[in-house]
Amino acid sequence: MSRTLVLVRHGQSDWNLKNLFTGWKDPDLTEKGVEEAMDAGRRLKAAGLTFDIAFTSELSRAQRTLTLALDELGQPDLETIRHVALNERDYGDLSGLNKDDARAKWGEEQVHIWRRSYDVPPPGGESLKDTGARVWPYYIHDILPKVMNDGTVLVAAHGNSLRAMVMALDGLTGEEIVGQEIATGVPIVYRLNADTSVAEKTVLEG
Ligand SMILES: O=C(O)[C@H](O)COP(=O)(O)O
Repeated sequence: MSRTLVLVRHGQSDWNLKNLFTGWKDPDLTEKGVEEAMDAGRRLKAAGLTFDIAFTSELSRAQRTLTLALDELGQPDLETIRHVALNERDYGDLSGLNKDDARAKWGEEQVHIWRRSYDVPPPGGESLKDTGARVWPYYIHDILPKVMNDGTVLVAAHGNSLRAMVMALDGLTGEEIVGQEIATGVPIVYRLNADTSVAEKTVLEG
């Protein structure tokens, strides 16, 4: 009986470092991001976890994080499924803009609403609710059955696709999710009950 699901956000990307809205753009990891990804693998190993399957997005920063973590873990050949449903929220017209420049132009509050609210989309992009509308069905139909089949499953994805998953797993409301941040390279381990509810949640912090 495993029923274990581990979520990990990709390590720091070039555009995280440059403070740019990224969304579906595809920058690589920075050196720090590579270290964070390897560190995630070491933390998973230290926790005694070995995986049956991994899921990731179609974006390089999540895929590379997964590869680096699996190398550290000693599971470089683990079966991996890549799917667009796990991509970062589409930041629309904000993609490529500097986050401080955006605050100067539209105001701190408006930018915070675009970045953290549940149902207000950035111009031309996806709200967290829109992101959830593709993440949740994928979780239910593709990821959860692997977990419930006594599996130990790793998901390497993005700040907002993982916020959508955490919202569902933790049963958070649209107001409660506003305060939730997902740290880069810090694995979140869920053990599920037989009814798919969460039995235990552990964050593998330093
Ligand atoms: O797409 C991005 O810019 C980041 O990956 C997440 O950005 P956020 O912290 O603004 O949600």
